Amino acid sequence: MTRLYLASASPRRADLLQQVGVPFQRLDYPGIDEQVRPGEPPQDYVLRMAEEKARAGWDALPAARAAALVLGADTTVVSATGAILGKPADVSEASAMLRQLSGTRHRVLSAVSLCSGSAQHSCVATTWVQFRALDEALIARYVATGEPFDKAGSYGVQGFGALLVERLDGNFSTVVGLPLLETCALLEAAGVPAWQSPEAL
Ligand SMILES: Cc1cn([C@H]2C[C@H](O)[C@@H](COP(=O)(O)OP(=O)(O)OP(=O)(O)O)O2)c(=O)[nH]c1=O
Repeated sequence: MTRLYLASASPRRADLLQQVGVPFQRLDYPGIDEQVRPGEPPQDYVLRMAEEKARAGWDALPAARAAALVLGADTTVVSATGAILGKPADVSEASAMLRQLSGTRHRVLSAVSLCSGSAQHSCVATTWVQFRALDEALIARYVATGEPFDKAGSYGVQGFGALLVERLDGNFSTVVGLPLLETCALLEAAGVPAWQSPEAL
C-alpha cells in the first residue's frame, strides 16, 4: 500500500487533506532556503518552493521508502503590483503588507508537489482575492490579533481575516494553503484516492 507523507508544518494543510479523506502522516524535514531569486517570477518561485519541500521531505524519509510519496506545498500572495508577499517578520512588515493589499484585487498562488523519489509531479493554482479598503485603525487591530504572523500576505481568510475580504475568485483551499482539486488530481494519478473510509485515515 502506498504511504503518503505530508512534508509540512502547516496545520491548515493537514486539516485540508483530512477534510477530503486522504490518509497521510506528517513528516519533519530540515527547512529549505525560502529566498526569492533576483527577477524570479512568482509562479516559478512558488513552484520551486513546493518542489524543494517535497524533495527535502523525501530525503528525510527513513530508509524503507518503498511505495512512499511525499507531498510538499507553498503559498504566496502576489500584490497588484506584482510583489511577492511571504510571511511577515514583525508588526511593521505585517502592517505594510496589509496597507499594500488594502482595496486591491490580488492573487494567491499555491503550488503542490508530489515526489516518489525518481518521479516528481507538481502544479500551481491561483485564486484572486478582492480586499476591502483598510484604514490604519483596522490594520492595527487586525495585526494585534497575532493572526498575520504565520501567513503569507499577513492574513488568514479562514480566520479573523475573513472580515478583510470582499470577494474570492477561485478555490478557497488555494488561499488557505493547499489547492484541493489539483492536489487530489496528483494523488489520484499516483494511486491515492480521496474520500477514503474513516478506518483508513
Ligand atoms: C493567504 C493565506 C495564507 N495562509 C497560510 C498558508 C501557509 O501555511 C502560509 C504560507 O506559508 P508557506 O511557506 O507556504 O507554508 P508554511 O511555512 O506555513 O508551512 P510548510 O512550509 O511547513 O508547509 O500562509 C493561510 O493560512 N490563510 C490565508 O488566507
